[in-house]
Amino acid sequence: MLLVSNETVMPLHGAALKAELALSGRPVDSFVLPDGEAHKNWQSLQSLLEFWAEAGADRHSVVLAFGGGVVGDLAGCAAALFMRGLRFIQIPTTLLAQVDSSVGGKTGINLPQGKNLVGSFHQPIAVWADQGLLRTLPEREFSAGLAEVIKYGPIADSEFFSWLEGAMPALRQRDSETLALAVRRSCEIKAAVVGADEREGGVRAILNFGHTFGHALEAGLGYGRLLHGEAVALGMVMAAELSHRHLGTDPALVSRLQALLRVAGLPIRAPRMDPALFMQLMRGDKKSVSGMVRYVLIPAIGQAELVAAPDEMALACVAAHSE
Ligand SMILES: NC(=O)c1ccc[n+]([C@@H]2O[C@H](COP(=O)([O-])OP(=O)(O)OC[C@H]3O[C@@H](n4cnc5c(N)ncnc54)[C@H](O)[C@@H]3O)[C@@H](O)[C@H]2O)c1
Ligand SMILES: O=C(O)C(=O)C[C@@H](O)[C@H](O)[C@H](O)COP(=O)(O)O
Ligand SMILES: [Zn+2]
Repeated sequence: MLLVSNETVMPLHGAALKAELALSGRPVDSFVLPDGEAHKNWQSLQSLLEFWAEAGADRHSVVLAFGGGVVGDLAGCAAALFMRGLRFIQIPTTLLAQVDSSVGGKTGINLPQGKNLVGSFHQPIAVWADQGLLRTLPEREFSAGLAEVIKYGPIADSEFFSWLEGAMPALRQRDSETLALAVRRSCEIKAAVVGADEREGGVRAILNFGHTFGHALEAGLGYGRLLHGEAVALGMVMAAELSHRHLGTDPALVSRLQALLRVAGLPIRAPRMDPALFMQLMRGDKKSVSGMVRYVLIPAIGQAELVAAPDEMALACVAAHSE
């Protein structure tokens, strides 16, 4: 078995996992990555692949991705590439990974030019999400995970959105029943969307709500300055604003979203970024067609569509929600 984790998760939870794995009697080769989004890159991918080659991994090896979305995306990408594809299991240890990144088979690394520009669709054979692992997750990271939970309301389930408005204080307290409900509903929605369109030929793009703006913020400000969930929170506010200005969506979407994000401990005003750089990064988004940027917009809470919008209008929405 090929265990992949990072320098933060391993000391906290590695011994417990290794004790479980020892019961199988199979040898475990562990690779420990440095922590952080800045390491979701070529160098880490290369080191991991070469480590497996040195360790004598073969096509029967199974990869275990034990960590947050960075470990999951990178280990999944390496699993897709090594010997043209190894089986892999996701063991997500952050809220974000349990509600989003461990499900659906998107794997990849970042380039300086943009987020997740290299990667592959490679489904895990299993996802093992133990909410007990979240006990050690820092507050800021927990809130970042809540951004992706909140995302599922506007795109697919207005009742879930209303439920979250009431449940957010208990969720932030990590009340186990409330947390289990939020993780379950998030995974149900994601699995249904991915089940309908695994390779993002159409409807899967709705899972990208807030990401056209959010990914531009992550890359433009430098990977790691904003957490992915924080960038998505800011991106959702901008996309909600664009929904209002471009589609005439009820402005209550913007105010309700902002209020919920604030209670979830998330930012709602972005650091300022050069508009030309912002537009250039958004043009490089994977949903763009011939340089035309397409955004996931919300005509009404619970519905989403992929829509092109004028650059000036998109940048005005950025400016309206930046410092
Ligand atoms: N593949 C997908 O569908 C998908 C979906 C959403 C996000 N993503 C990607 O996921 C990444 C973000 O994932 P993330 O938010 O999990 O970030 P992350 O992987 O960087 O983890 C966040 C932090 O929490 C630490 N950590 C992890 N588990 C812990 C635990 N149990 N206790 C204490 N600390 C712990 C990590 O070491 C890290 O410092 C981004 O790269 C994003 O692009 C991918
Ligand atoms: O699973 C998906 O599809 C998503 O879009 C989920 C997103 O939360 C996630 O951040 C994903 O990695 C973004 O995908 P990308 O194709 O825009 O890189
Ligand atoms: Zn995301």
